Amino acid sequence: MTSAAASRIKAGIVGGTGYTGVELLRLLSQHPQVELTAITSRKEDGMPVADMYPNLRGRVDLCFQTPEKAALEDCDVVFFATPHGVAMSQAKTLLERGVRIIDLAADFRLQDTQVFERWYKMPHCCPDILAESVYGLVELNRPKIAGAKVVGNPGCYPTTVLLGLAPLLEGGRKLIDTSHIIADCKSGVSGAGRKAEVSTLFSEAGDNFKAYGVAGHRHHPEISEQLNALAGGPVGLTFVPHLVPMIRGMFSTLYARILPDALDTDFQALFEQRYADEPFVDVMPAGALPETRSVRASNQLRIALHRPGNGDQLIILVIQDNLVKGASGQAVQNMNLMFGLPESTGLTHVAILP
Ligand SMILES: NC(=O)C1=CN([C@@H]2O[C@H](COP(=O)(O)OP(=O)(O)OC[C@H]3O[C@@H](n4cnc5c(N)ncnc54)[C@H](OP(=O)(O)O)[C@@H]3O)[C@@H](O)[C@H]2O)C=CC1
Ligand SMILES: CC(=O)N[C@@H](CCC(=O)OP(=O)(O)O)C(=O)O
Repeated sequence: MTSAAASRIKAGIVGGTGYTGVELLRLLSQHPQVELTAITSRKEDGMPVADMYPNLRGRVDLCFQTPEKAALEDCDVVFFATPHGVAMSQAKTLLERGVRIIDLAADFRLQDTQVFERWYKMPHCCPDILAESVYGLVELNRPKIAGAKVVGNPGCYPTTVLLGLAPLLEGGRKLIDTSHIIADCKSGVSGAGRKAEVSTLFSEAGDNFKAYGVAGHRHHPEISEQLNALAGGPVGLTFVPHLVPMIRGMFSTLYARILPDALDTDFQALFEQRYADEPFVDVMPAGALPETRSVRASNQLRIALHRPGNGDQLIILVIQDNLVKGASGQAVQNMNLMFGLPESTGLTHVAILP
């Protein structure tokens, strides 16, 4: 092994056949500081990765292995691109071997274990590790992530809602009515994962547009926990997710009422200043109309502000690729921070248009 290879970060992926898993493979196989070391699948044990994903031919020469066979404990970092509950069941063993963990599911997102158990219908098996974990929204938690051993990568909807609202709530600002914010969010079908389900069949999700989870969605408590912390008190949120007939992409439209004393605020300047140094948050010119295809396969999240008739309604449009900034790209951004690399390493892909 060359010294360059020896110094590279050894990365493992649990759940390599799913949509976020293969997106991690795409990103990590192009990352100059990463050596892909182990990739798991319980169902495809022994299959070459490139047989399932021909876009990775010549880039990834590993085979899928069961989690039991894969050398996860020899990795520097393991990504869990698995259903909820898998990462927490393996966290202790890996941490004892000095392996850092980035979970793309929800095991390390909610700090309140009672809320976790209510929404995920399972007990939290390692509250001690949870207490030391960090919520992996880089733009809000950069210093803590840099020192973290376990990161809970945010959900896709929460990433758009939190980054769209943070500048309005941080630092005790009293700019909007925090008792009633609306998040009207739409996701492409890949947000539901690769597993077979009737609701994501082509003939169900194609040429169709529907709301779901209106009575309650597990991302609501995740968003609320973070919003309450940002605002230093309870924030009232109405959150309605929708499924739209596209494969990738997320579009969140956020509505907030501006407080009477804040009507003179230059919101465009506030957002531009807040995100001026953020490599992956683009504040578009005032009144711009973002399109999801402008972030397809890239780690960019774009925000555009609107204030119809210059009245008291602030409308914040936020777009991202749910599989990149909403999942695997954000996970790689977290890894870069945890290993002291420049945050954009391996993440500079530009979206494909049209
Ligand atoms: N899709 C998205 O846009 C986003 C997804 N997420 C979250 O990321 C995680 C992965 O999502 P996604 O890639 O869409 O899911 P998929 O259903 O597409 O893939 C799940 C993967 O996990 C493996 N797996 C399933 N059960 C287990 C288990 N018990 N132990 C080990 N491996 C298992 C599967 O392979 P096999 O069964 O062969 O082992 C498969 O590779 C989920 O928690 C999801 O909520 C987060 C943000 C966005
Ligand atoms: C379109 C679609 O079905 N999306 C998923 C959210 C994907 C995601 O980020 O969810 P996790 O919290 O599970 O990681 C859903 O609403 O369940």
